[in-house]
Amino acid sequence: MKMASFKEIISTLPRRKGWNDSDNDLFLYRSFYYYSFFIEGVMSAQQNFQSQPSDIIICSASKTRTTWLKSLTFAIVTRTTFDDSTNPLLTNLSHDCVPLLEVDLAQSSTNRDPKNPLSIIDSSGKIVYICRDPKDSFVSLYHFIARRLASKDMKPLALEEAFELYCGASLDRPDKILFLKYEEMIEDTILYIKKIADFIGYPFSFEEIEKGSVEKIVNMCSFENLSNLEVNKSGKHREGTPGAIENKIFFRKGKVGDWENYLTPEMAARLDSITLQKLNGSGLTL
Ligand SMILES: Nc1ncnc2c1ncn2[C@@H]1O[C@H](COP(=O)(O)OS(=O)(=O)O)[C@@H](OP(=O)(O)O)[C@H]1O
Repeated sequence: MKMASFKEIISTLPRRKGWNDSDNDLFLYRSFYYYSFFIEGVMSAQQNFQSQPSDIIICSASKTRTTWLKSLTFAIVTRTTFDDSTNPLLTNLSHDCVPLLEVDLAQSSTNRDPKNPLSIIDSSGKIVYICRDPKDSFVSLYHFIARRLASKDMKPLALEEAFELYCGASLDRPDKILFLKYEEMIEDTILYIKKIADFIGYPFSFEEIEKGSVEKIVNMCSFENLSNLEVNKSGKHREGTPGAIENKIFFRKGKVGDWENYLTPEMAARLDSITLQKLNGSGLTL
């Protein structure tokens, strides 16, 4: 029997209006809404990815501080490979220092054996997952898309309309992972960097801690430092592709609680209620 192509499968999925420039619809695939330009890669990764015990998989929903977590994880793992002036984080967007699973697989640039895929959850690789108050994620995503559209002389939806669409889409979360909350991490970043390092198998030695290696990573990956690097002020991500985007759009305010400047108390209560509904039974709270 002929296997359906990814495009054929996508055409049968439930869809709803999105608010991006390049593709207006979001498609519901395994309890998560994606734009079609990501979904083929996601399907390919889910079907073909052969996880290795040494894998470290960074997972996040959009605008939950992925850029920060990628830079921290990369800095932890490479801390003995590079010195303060040679770290690739200083000349590349964090996203470009860490391979993107679905894109690599979609381009068949992986050397993994595709014949016997293993579930990532069942593998012995490490999964680090970050989440953030959805109210802040929404405000961050809204501005990310608005700035992206502005760079193409296009106008975003009104915030209220985008909010309606955001509330309509749901998020599912995996388990068996190091589950990080951005709001907790920012309170004690040193503690959380040590936790991530222990979890992914790159613990800091007593001497490293004494020498201030953890503080060095905090500073290198800080919003102030990364957003002021030349590459993040003038460089481009996925240059030369239809998804090209200015690196500076990944950096906006880097603050907790900016939602208060954009959402009414009613909007905040509504999103909190959706979040609590989604978290019900998971043991997680807002
Ligand atoms: N290094 C560092 N430290 C702290 N915060 C940072 C950092 N880099 C990016 N940001 C802020 O993260 C928000 C973007 O979220 P993501 O990185 O998850 O975006 S993406 O999904 O990867 O596109 C977005 O948050 P807002 O400022 O609230 O919009 C960015 O400003």
